Amino acid sequence: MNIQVITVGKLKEKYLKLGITEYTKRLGAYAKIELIEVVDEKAPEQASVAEMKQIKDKEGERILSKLHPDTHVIALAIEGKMLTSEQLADNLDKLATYGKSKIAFVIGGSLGLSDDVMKRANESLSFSKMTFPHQLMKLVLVEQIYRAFRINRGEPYHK
Ligand SMILES: C[S@@+](CC[C@H](N)C(=O)[O-])C[C@H]1O[C@@H](n2cnc3c(N)ncnc32)[C@H](O)[C@@H]1O
Repeated sequence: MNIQVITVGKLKEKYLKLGITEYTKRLGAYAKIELIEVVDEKAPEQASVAEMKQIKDKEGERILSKLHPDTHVIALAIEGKMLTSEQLADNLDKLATYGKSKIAFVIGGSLGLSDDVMKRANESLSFSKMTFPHQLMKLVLVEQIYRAFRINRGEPYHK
Protein backbone atom coordinates (compact mmCIF):
# COMPACT_ATOMS: atom_id res chain seq x y z
CA MET A 1 0.00 0.00 0.00
CA ASN A 2 1.22 3.51 -0.84
CA ILE A 3 0.27 6.06 1.75
CA GLN A 4 0.66 9.80 1.32
CA VAL A 5 0.31 12.15 4.28
CA ILE A 6 -0.22 15.63 2.88
CA THR A 7 0.11 18.66 5.14
CA VAL A 8 0.29 22.42 4.68
CA GLY A 9 3.40 24.33 5.72
CA LYS A 10 6.85 23.27 6.86
CA LEU A 11 7.21 21.33 10.08
CA LYS A 12 9.49 23.34 12.36
CA GLU A 13 9.17 21.92 15.89
CA LYS A 14 11.96 19.46 16.62
CA TYR A 15 9.94 17.36 19.07
CA LEU A 16 7.23 16.75 16.45
CA LYS A 17 9.82 16.02 13.75
CA LEU A 18 11.40 13.37 15.98
CA GLY A 19 8.08 11.62 16.66
CA ILE A 20 6.96 11.73 13.04
CA THR A 21 10.32 10.41 11.83
CA GLU A 22 10.15 7.55 14.33
CA TYR A 23 6.63 6.40 13.36
CA THR A 24 7.35 6.87 9.65
CA LYS A 25 10.38 4.63 10.01
CA ARG A 26 8.33 1.98 11.82
CA LEU A 27 5.57 2.23 9.21
CA GLY A 28 8.10 1.55 6.48
CA ALA A 29 7.97 -2.15 7.43
CA TYR A 30 4.29 -2.29 6.35
CA ALA A 31 3.72 0.29 3.63
CA LYS A 32 5.39 2.82 1.40
CA ILE A 33 4.82 6.13 3.15
CA GLU A 34 5.39 9.54 1.62
CA LEU A 35 5.18 12.72 3.68
CA ILE A 36 4.32 15.71 1.52
CA GLU A 37 4.37 19.32 2.70
CA VAL A 38 2.73 21.89 0.44
CA VAL A 39 3.56 25.58 0.78
CA ASP A 40 1.28 27.51 3.12
CA GLU A 41 -0.16 30.97 2.47
CA LYS A 42 0.51 33.79 4.89
CA ALA A 43 -2.76 34.63 6.63
CA PRO A 44 -3.23 38.24 7.84
CA GLU A 45 -4.22 38.56 11.55
CA GLN A 46 -7.68 39.90 10.70
CA ALA A 47 -8.42 38.07 7.45
CA SER A 48 -11.88 38.61 5.95
CA VAL A 49 -14.06 35.64 5.03
CA ALA A 50 -13.14 36.20 1.36
CA GLU A 51 -9.41 36.32 2.18
CA MET A 52 -9.68 33.14 4.25
CA LYS A 53 -11.44 31.36 1.37
CA GLN A 54 -8.73 32.54 -1.02
CA ILE A 55 -5.99 31.21 1.27
CA LYS A 56 -7.70 27.84 1.70
CA ASP A 57 -8.35 27.61 -2.05
CA LYS A 58 -4.69 28.28 -2.91
CA GLU A 59 -3.47 25.72 -0.36
CA GLY A 60 -6.19 23.35 -1.58
CA GLU A 61 -4.99 23.59 -5.19
CA ARG A 62 -1.49 22.59 -4.06
CA ILE A 63 -2.92 19.62 -2.14
CA LEU A 64 -5.05 18.52 -5.10
CA SER A 65 -2.03 18.69 -7.43
CA LYS A 66 -0.35 15.95 -5.37
CA LEU A 67 -3.23 13.49 -5.75
CA HIS A 68 -3.34 10.78 -8.41
CA PRO A 69 -6.86 10.25 -9.85
CA ASP A 70 -6.87 6.70 -8.39
CA THR A 71 -5.99 7.82 -4.90
CA HIS A 72 -8.50 7.19 -2.13
CA VAL A 73 -8.49 10.43 -0.13
CA ILE A 74 -9.18 10.63 3.59
CA ALA A 75 -9.53 14.24 4.76
CA LEU A 76 -8.92 14.99 8.41
CA ALA A 77 -11.68 17.25 9.65
CA ILE A 78 -13.10 18.00 13.09
CA GLU A 79 -16.62 17.41 11.79
CA GLY A 80 -15.63 14.15 10.04
CA LYS A 81 -16.45 10.62 11.14
CA MET A 82 -14.99 9.38 14.41
CA LEU A 83 -13.55 5.87 14.36
CA THR A 84 -11.89 3.56 16.85
CA SER A 85 -8.34 2.46 16.03
CA GLU A 86 -9.74 -0.97 15.16
CA GLN A 87 -12.26 0.61 12.75
CA LEU A 88 -9.51 2.61 11.05
CA ALA A 89 -7.48 -0.60 10.74
CA ASP A 90 -10.50 -2.40 9.26
CA ASN A 91 -11.10 0.48 6.87
CA LEU A 92 -7.51 0.30 5.56
CA ASP A 93 -7.75 -3.48 5.31
CA LYS A 94 -10.96 -3.25 3.25
CA LEU A 95 -9.45 -0.62 0.94
CA ALA A 96 -6.52 -2.97 0.28
CA THR A 97 -8.96 -5.85 -0.36
CA TYR A 98 -10.86 -3.74 -2.92
CA GLY A 99 -7.60 -3.01 -4.71
CA LYS A 100 -7.19 0.54 -3.47
CA SER A 101 -3.43 0.70 -3.15
CA LYS A 102 -3.04 4.47 -3.08
CA ILE A 103 -4.34 6.21 0.02
CA ALA A 104 -3.81 9.86 0.95
CA PHE A 105 -4.51 11.40 4.33
CA VAL A 106 -4.87 15.16 4.06
CA ILE A 107 -4.47 17.64 6.92
CA GLY A 108 -5.43 21.29 6.44
CA GLY A 109 -3.47 24.39 7.38
CA SER A 110 -4.34 26.84 10.15
CA LEU A 111 -7.62 27.76 8.41
CA GLY A 112 -8.58 24.20 7.50
CA LEU A 113 -9.24 22.50 4.14
CA SER A 114 -10.89 24.09 1.09
CA ASP A 115 -14.30 23.04 -0.19
CA ASP A 116 -12.65 21.54 -3.28
CA VAL A 117 -10.40 19.30 -1.18
CA MET A 118 -13.40 18.21 0.89
CA LYS A 119 -15.30 17.42 -2.34
CA ARG A 120 -12.35 15.38 -3.64
CA ALA A 121 -12.14 13.42 -0.37
CA ASN A 122 -13.71 9.97 -0.37
CA GLU A 123 -14.21 10.16 3.37
CA SER A 124 -13.44 12.43 6.27
CA LEU A 125 -11.96 11.40 9.57
CA SER A 126 -12.27 13.16 12.92
CA PHE A 127 -9.96 12.56 15.87
CA SER A 128 -12.36 14.32 18.27
CA LYS A 129 -14.40 17.49 18.45
CA MET A 130 -11.32 19.32 19.70
CA THR A 131 -9.08 21.39 17.42
CA PHE A 132 -5.49 20.19 17.17
CA PRO A 133 -2.62 22.15 15.60
CA HIS A 134 -2.07 20.61 12.18
CA GLN A 135 1.51 19.51 12.87
CA LEU A 136 0.56 17.74 16.10
CA MET A 137 -2.30 16.12 14.16
CA LYS A 138 0.28 14.76 11.75
CA LEU A 139 2.14 13.02 14.58
CA VAL A 140 -1.07 11.53 16.02
CA LEU A 141 -2.12 10.42 12.54
CA VAL A 142 1.12 8.58 11.68
CA GLU A 143 0.98 6.79 15.04
CA GLN A 144 -2.60 5.70 14.33
CA ILE A 145 -1.72 4.48 10.83
CA TYR A 146 1.16 2.49 12.34
CA ARG A 147 -1.19 1.12 15.00
CA ALA A 148 -3.70 0.15 12.28
CA PHE A 149 -1.09 -1.95 10.46
CA ARG A 150 -0.07 -3.65 13.71
CA ILE A 151 -3.72 -4.44 14.46
CA ASN A 152 -4.27 -5.85 10.96
CA ARG A 153 -1.18 -8.07 11.28
CA GLY A 154 -2.34 -9.32 14.68
CA GLU A 155 0.89 -8.04 16.14
CA PRO A 156 1.14 -7.06 19.80
CA TYR A 157 0.72 -3.37 20.49
CA HIS A 158 0.25 -1.96 23.93
CA LYS A 159 -3.31 -0.77 24.43
C1 LIG B 1 -5.70 24.05 13.14
S1 LIG B 1 -6.72 22.92 12.34
C2 LIG B 1 -7.79 23.96 11.40
C3 LIG B 1 -8.87 24.55 12.19
C4 LIG B 1 -9.93 25.17 11.31
N1 LIG B 1 -10.59 26.21 12.05
C5 LIG B 1 -10.95 24.10 10.91
O1 LIG B 1 -12.06 24.12 11.44
O2 LIG B 1 -10.63 23.22 10.09
C6 LIG B 1 -5.73 22.32 11.04
C7 LIG B 1 -6.11 20.98 10.46
O3 LIG B 1 -5.83 19.95 11.41
C8 LIG B 1 -6.75 18.90 11.26
N2 LIG B 1 -7.45 18.72 12.53
C9 LIG B 1 -7.38 19.49 13.64
N3 LIG B 1 -8.15 18.98 14.62
C10 LIG B 1 -8.70 17.84 14.13
C11 LIG B 1 -9.57 16.84 14.67
N4 LIG B 1 -10.05 16.90 15.90
N5 LIG B 1 -9.91 15.80 13.87
C12 LIG B 1 -9.44 15.70 12.61
N6 LIG B 1 -8.62 16.62 12.04
C13 LIG B 1 -8.26 17.68 12.80
C14 LIG B 1 -7.69 19.27 10.11
O4 LIG B 1 -7.23 18.69 8.91
C15 LIG B 1 -7.56 20.78 10.07
O5 LIG B 1 -7.83 21.29 8.78
